[in-house]
Order: sequence, then structure tokens, then C-alpha cells
Amino acid sequence: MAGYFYARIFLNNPGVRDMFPVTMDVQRARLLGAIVSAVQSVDDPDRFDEYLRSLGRDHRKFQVVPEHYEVVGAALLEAMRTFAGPEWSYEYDQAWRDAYDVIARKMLAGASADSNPAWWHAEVISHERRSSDIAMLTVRPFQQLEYRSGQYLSVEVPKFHPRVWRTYSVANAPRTDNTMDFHVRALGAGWVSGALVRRVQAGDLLRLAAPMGTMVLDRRSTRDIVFVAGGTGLSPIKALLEDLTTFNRTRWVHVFFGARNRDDLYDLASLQELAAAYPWLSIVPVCSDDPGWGGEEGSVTDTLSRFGPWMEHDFFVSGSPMMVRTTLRTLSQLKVPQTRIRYDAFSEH
Ligand SMILES: NC(=O)C1=CN([C@@H]2O[C@H](COP(=O)(O)OP(=O)(O)OC[C@H]3O[C@@H](n4cnc5c(N)ncnc54)[C@H](O)[C@@H]3O)[C@@H](O)[C@H]2O)C=CC1
Repeated sequence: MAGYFYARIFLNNPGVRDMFPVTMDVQRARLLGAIVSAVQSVDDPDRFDEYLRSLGRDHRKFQVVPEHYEVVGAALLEAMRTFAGPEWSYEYDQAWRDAYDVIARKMLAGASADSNPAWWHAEVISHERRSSDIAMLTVRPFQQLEYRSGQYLSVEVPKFHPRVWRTYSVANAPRTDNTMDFHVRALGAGWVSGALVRRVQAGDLLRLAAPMGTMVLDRRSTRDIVFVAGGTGLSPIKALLEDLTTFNRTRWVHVFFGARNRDDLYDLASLQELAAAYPWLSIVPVCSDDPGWGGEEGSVTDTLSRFGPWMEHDFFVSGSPMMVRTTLRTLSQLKVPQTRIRYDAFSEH
């Protein structure tokens, strides 16, 4: 359906093709991902609203104008109608038309309320390989880029993959020198991540787009905190921890950091340094596939449920979509109220 949808757009509006990357496979999956994310959050009006507004803000990097929303809406409806076949009805047509109107309006409102640049150029100032496929990069945007600890943003590597954007969490709390860290794992054929880990060097230029995401600290809460990180899902948690070091005295903070093996616990040393400096912090590293490593074994979610009780804590969950889903399910079995859990539909758009 996504293939048909894009073909429809390009056929009717050939000029639009240049706004997209040469290869469209990932793009196709993203359209469906965004629709699924929107539908999944429809019962949570705040989340739905924030998701679409930040998606709109983020889309300014593509130089999208309001007319493009009409083009996309028409193509989306046509694609759905074609693929639903005889199942399609007048009611579905009207419902999707209305839904798309709401989505487009919220995205446009998010875009026009943002007076920041549509993107920032940033220079890579250091690049360090932490394992065979994980790198930590520090970049400096040329202009001030304001974000909150725990947020993520899209990154493009114009030198290697123009117009292909992927989201990464910023791994540090905002600094006065404006620099930002990213933790990246090169997964399979992942283009942007592959380039960021294996090809990019200090001095290269990246483009960054608007910060997004709601996984930020609630400073009014007095509850203790549990951070659950899978792999490089640690990055936003690192930023939140740095943030906490600037004001926290009273809240106990537990970090469960899961990885496949010892090598993949790529930033454990710096977490342990933090724990040595701040008595309120404890770190539990977990390996899911490293027999004999001597620490906690299994998935990070299983380990979490062996500890506890967790009924009075605030939770932050970050990792692969599967890991996030499994953790949410486990927390619900442990009777943790949903309102105390923060996570982002991170890789879904
Ligand atoms: N803001 C966010 O939510 C961020 C999310 N990420 C995502 O985090 C992921 C990190 O990937 P990798 O480093 O390759 O991690 P990975 O796939 O090697 O997983 C690391 C650990 O997560 C846990 N885990 C994974 N799948 C699980 C499941 N189904 N149930 C329970 N636990 C599970 C296990 O403990 C595993 O050892 C990527 O998908 C990336 O997109 C990365 C940065 C920020």
C-alpha cells in the first residue's frame, strides 16, 4: 500500500520526487509506522497531539509546504481505497478524511509554531568506536540548538546519504558549548547508522532537525526513578542522569542497562563513575547472551521484574520497539500505573 501511495504522489506531482531519497524502501515502512503510531496514540489526546506537532516541526527539514499535505492526503485515501477493495465503504472514506484533516492540521500547527531553524548544520568534533559496531560521536551545531534532556532528533549525513534521515537521542544534558553526544549502533544494512559508525570522521558535516519526544524529567515528582535501557537505548537515559546530577538529592535512581554481551555494555564505565560520585544512583548491568559473564543474566525486562517492588516509582523505558513493548507489558503485570511510565515511539517515524 505504501508503494502504491508514493507512486501515486510522484505520478501526479513529479516535482515532489526530489524531496525524497533515491532509495525508497525505508521511507515506505515509515509511512505505515507513522500511521500506526498516530492510531495507537489516538486514545491519549496529549500524546497524540504532541506526537503530531513534533512530527510537523520535524518535517520542516524537508521544506514541506501546506499544499504538500493535500497531495499526501489525496494519495493516502486513494491507496487505502484501492487496497481495501470491496471492504471499503463511504463511512471509512469519511472517517479517514476527517482523521487525515486532524493529523495535517496538528502537524501544520506544530510547524508554524516553531520559530527555530528547519535544520542545523553541525560539525563532528570527535568520533570514538566503542565496540565493533557502536560509536560515540560528539557534534557541534553552528547555531544554538535548544533541546531538553531525554529528547531525540533526526540526523542526516549529506556526504554519504543525502535526504535520508534517522532519529537518534541526544546522550547528554544541554551544555554551554552547545556540543551534543550521540551513541550509534550500525545495525545490519542500516545506512545512516552504518555511515555514522564506520565512515564519518571528525570534521565531517551533519544536518540535525528539530528536537522531539516527551521522555523528559518531571521535576515536581518526588518518586524514586527506574531507568530501563536496552543497548544504545541508553543514550537518552544518560542525558536524563546528567540532568539529575544538577539538582537531585532525595530521589533514589536505579538504572537497568541490558545488552547482549559485555562488549555491548559500551558505556558501563561512565555509568559506574556516576554511581561512585552520586550515592543516590545504582546501576544494574544485564547481559542476555554472554554465558559466564558473572553478572545479571537474561533480558533487561526479566531482571527488572526480579527486583522491586516498583509500585511507587517513576519509569523511563528506552530501547528497541520490541524491548519497549515487552517492558510495558511486564510493568502492567507488576501493576505499575501507566501514567508513571515514560517512553517514546522512537523508531516509528
Ligand atoms: N529514545 C529511545 O527510545 C532510543 C531507542 N533506541 C533504540 O534502541 C535499540 C538499541 O538496539 P541495540 O543496541 O541493538 O540493542 P539490542 O537489540 O542488542 O538489545 C539490548 C538489550 O535489550 C533487551 N531487549 C531487547 N529486545 C528485548 C525484548 N524483546 N524483550 C525484553 N528485552 C529486550 C535485552 O536485555 C537486550 O540484551 C535500537 O532499536 C534503537 O533504535 C536507541 C536510542 C534511543
